[in-house]
Amino acid sequence: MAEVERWGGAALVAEDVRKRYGDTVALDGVSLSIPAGEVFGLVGPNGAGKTTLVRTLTGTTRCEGSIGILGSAPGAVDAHRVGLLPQSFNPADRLTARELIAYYAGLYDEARPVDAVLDDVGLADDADTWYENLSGGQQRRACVGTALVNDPDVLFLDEPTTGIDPAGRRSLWSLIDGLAAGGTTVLLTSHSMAEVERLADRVGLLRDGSLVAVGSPDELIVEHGGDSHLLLDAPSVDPAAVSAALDAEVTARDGRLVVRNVALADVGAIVADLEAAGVDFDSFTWAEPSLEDVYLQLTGEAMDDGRVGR
Ligand SMILES: Nc1ncnc2c1ncn2[C@@H]1O[C@H](COP(=O)(O)OP(=O)(O)OP(=O)(O)O)[C@@H](O)[C@H]1O
Repeated sequence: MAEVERWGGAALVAEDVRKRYGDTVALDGVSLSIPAGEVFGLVGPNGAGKTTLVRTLTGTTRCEGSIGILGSAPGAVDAHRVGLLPQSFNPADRLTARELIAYYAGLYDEARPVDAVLDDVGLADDADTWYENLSGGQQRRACVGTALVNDPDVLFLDEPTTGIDPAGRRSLWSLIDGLAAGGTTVLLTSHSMAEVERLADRVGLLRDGSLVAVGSPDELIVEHGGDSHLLLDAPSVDPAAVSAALDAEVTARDGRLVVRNVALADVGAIVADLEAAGVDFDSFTWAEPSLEDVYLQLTGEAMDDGRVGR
């Protein structure tokens, strides 16, 4: 109980967590507190330390600093109360989806009915298919199912939707919504900002082993997302030409040009200016800043494409 009080009743706490692999600093003093029932999204570039943080929080790797999970140290917490979907998870190929879920259910004194778990992850119709014959997305869903068998109070999902098609992803999102509504604390890592923006109550952005921002998606967007902007599909156009035509800051991103700081009311005039300047674009989209803009801003990846402007 002393531990619960020490951590203020939070479901997950990290205090100054540090982890090195040889000369590599994977976590450089991460502190975090996640209340019960929160969906917390952990994002960051490859190698930022997300999986390492999940591993330290679940006690699957040692670290410096303190970890609290449901009021206990990771090694002392009741395993029935924790679910983990690791990023890399390769079950035996010659188990059916049903056998795989049943195997994991058998590890606990009390587990959910196997059919209910198969239903949750959308595999009821493929329950008797060998794991090796499931599609990549179905395999990942089966893996998600293994983390749900014990009806955990805290659920770690390390890139759960990788390889899952849009419909399957949406059904997993609904599943996560339902778990959170039932009080499950979820820590989710993802490279999909749309997914995190959709699911997470709060988001933590890791960069080089440090949490550089934590807040709700809305808070982060207001603080770091920048202004609304116009996206131009103009594959053959030099950003400098657009910048000169509009006297505006223009960035190239994912094959499109981003004109920063454009109010919706100004879109018509800007399009007219582009046409007058002979800028050849296929289509345009006006967009409010999103979590993706926050990510690009805070990771510095927005600068990779080269920025031109005022
Ligand atoms: N077992 C290990 N041995 C040595 N170095 C490791 C090990 N695991 C992770 N690292 C290193 O620690 C750093 C953080 O890795 P980690 O896997 O936590 O990043 P990540 O944010 O999860 O990346 P990704 O988005 O690619 O999954 C990287 O530099 C990685 O190479």
